[in-house]
Amino acid sequence: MEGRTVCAAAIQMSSTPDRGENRRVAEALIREAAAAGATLVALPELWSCHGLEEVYRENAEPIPGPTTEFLGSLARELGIYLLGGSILERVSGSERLGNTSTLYAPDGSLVAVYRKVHLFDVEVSGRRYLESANIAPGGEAVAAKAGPVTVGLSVCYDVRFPELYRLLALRGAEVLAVPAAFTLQTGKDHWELLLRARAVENQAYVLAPAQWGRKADGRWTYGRSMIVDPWGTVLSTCPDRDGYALATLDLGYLERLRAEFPSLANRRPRVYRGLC
Ligand SMILES: O=C(O)CCC(=O)C(=O)O
Repeated sequence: MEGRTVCAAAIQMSSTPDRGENRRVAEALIREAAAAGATLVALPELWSCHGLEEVYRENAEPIPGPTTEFLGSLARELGIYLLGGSILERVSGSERLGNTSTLYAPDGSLVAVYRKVHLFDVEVSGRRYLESANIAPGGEAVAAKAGPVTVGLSVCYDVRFPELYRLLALRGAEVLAVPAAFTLQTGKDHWELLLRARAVENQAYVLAPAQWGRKADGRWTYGRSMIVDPWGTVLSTCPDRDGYALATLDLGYLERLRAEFPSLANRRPRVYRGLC
């Protein structure tokens, strides 16, 4: 369809363990992005509480809960689709929390819930990360309609697992959301590379809001929130400060590209059936 466009914003912030402060910063940036014309606005991973694992449990909330109500009412007031990055979710019957992404419609309703599937249990530059100590992995891929576009949900480390994004693309995703808090060490070498690869191989827009700066535990996050088009071109990115990347997503262009350069359609799934 010609003329199908969406103005999207990927918000960049440097969250602290203080939920009230993070909410003030997020709200101001969401309002700014909406005033600049964005109708699809996305927050980064763990935007409401980040940087000190000792306080994660006490800052976790059920879904729906106070933070999802806040996001829903802001989406309704501003008349936008709002991707709530991710928050710490208290999951009934589980010791561990969810690292959970939510999507709201302009009427304030919660239209999708996705729990981070791939947990960041790695060692990098001598530092050990063990996300699974606090977080339980999700078990489902989620794509949802956001007005004229279909958005595929994911969180941060998920970006290293192309199978998830291929599944989302096959379910109709035209925008792949990757809210993140990438480490500085991995970000400088892999962040843009991975985002552009996911965009090119799935012929989809990538909307990647990110945490930046030094966290309460001393860890540095990479920032460089980014919007990438289906050809792999970076349309907008953020410098090292609070702000947002803003770009128009042209779904007519995406459809033309998928028709003229049909690499998605040229897949040979029979050859890769050993994958699963
Ligand atoms: O994949 C990476 O390099 C960073 C991932 C990460 O920081 C996370 O998932 O929290």
